[in-house]
Amino acid sequence: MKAGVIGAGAWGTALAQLLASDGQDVALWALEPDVVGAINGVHENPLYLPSIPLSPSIRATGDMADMAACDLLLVVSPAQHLRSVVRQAPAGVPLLLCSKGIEAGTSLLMSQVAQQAQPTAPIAVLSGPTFAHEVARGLPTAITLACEDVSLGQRLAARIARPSFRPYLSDDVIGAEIGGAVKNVLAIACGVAEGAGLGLNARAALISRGFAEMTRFGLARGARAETLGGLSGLGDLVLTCSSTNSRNFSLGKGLGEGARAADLLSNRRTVAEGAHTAPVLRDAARAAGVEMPVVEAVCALLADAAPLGTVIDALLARPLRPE
Ligand SMILES: NC(=O)C1=CN([C@@H]2O[C@H](COP(=O)(O)OP(=O)(O)OC[C@H]3O[C@@H](n4cnc5c(N)ncnc54)[C@H](O)[C@@H]3O)[C@@H](O)[C@H]2O)C=CC1
Ligand SMILES: O=C(CO)COP(=O)(O)O
Repeated sequence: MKAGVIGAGAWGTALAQLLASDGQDVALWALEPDVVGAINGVHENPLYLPSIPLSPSIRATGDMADMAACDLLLVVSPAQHLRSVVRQAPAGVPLLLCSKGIEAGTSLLMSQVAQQAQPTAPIAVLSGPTFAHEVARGLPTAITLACEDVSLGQRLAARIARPSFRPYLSDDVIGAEIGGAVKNVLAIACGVAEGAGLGLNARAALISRGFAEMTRFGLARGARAETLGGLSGLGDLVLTCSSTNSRNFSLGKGLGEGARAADLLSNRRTVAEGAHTAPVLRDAARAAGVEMPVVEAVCALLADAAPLGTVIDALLARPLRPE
């Protein structure tokens, strides 16, 4: 039996490369026939992970029926497509969910969506500070693997661990998912600060106060504080808020430089999950009575609802309060 990866964007391709790094066969389902052709033909994914030679043990397919030969499936589609791809997956196979986001329309986390789409599949979540191109190059990386079934979590961790890739176990699935979803929105805010030239003090303030928002929201949804302070929360927040390697940070940088969100988002091939998560998160937070002013500010900019200067001034003019 072999592992399979569903979704051949940057992260799915990098995870397939990681799994194949010890020579084992890996099946990789890709949406685009061009991607299937390039991976099988020249062992590259020029569309989503250019300049990385891929292992010949990775076999790409566009036919989901081929994934029935796998005894573990990593699901790596954009969050808003997770329901439709999981529905097509073979039934009953353990699913390791690697997407970061909250589903629009339902406010459900990815594990809850997957449970609805494949009720018999055991489910775990993989989330943390992991730029795809670094993992694909074998650079040292640590990540949270969360699973309510501790013994399944241990087996999955052993299955995906590699000399430079260390999964840390948790049974707090909701906490791991909330960290990964919320940090994408906060990365947009930090990108705005960069693009608008607000300085590094502003970035540090956004990371700290953003983390306070993540924690308030997470605790309200049943997450544990130590998960939010771990790799999948604070760890990923720091990574994504610090580099233009992040698509979310880059999107925010463009907004901070004065571009309109609609222009930045139109015709892009790669996903900036924070743009989809932000309004869903804002509405869920409001419904739960959780204050998230940084998330609200990002939503205002994404919706082009107020000029940048007004949004920044409003954040700074909030009433003084205890930390
Ligand atoms: N790129 C990274 O470094 C990391 C990404 N992630 C997460 O992994 C998930 C996937 O992101 P990437 O691999 O970076 O994607 P990407 O931005 O590199 O590629 C876009 C992906 O969306 C897929 N797609 C487009 N339309 C679709 C549809 N209608 N149905 C199904 N799939 C469709 C494409 O086939 C492609 O796989 C996201 O939730 C992201 O937050 C998590 C950790 C690291
Ligand atoms: O999730 C990521 C790193 O952990 C990738 O971040 P971006 O989606 O912002 O590029």
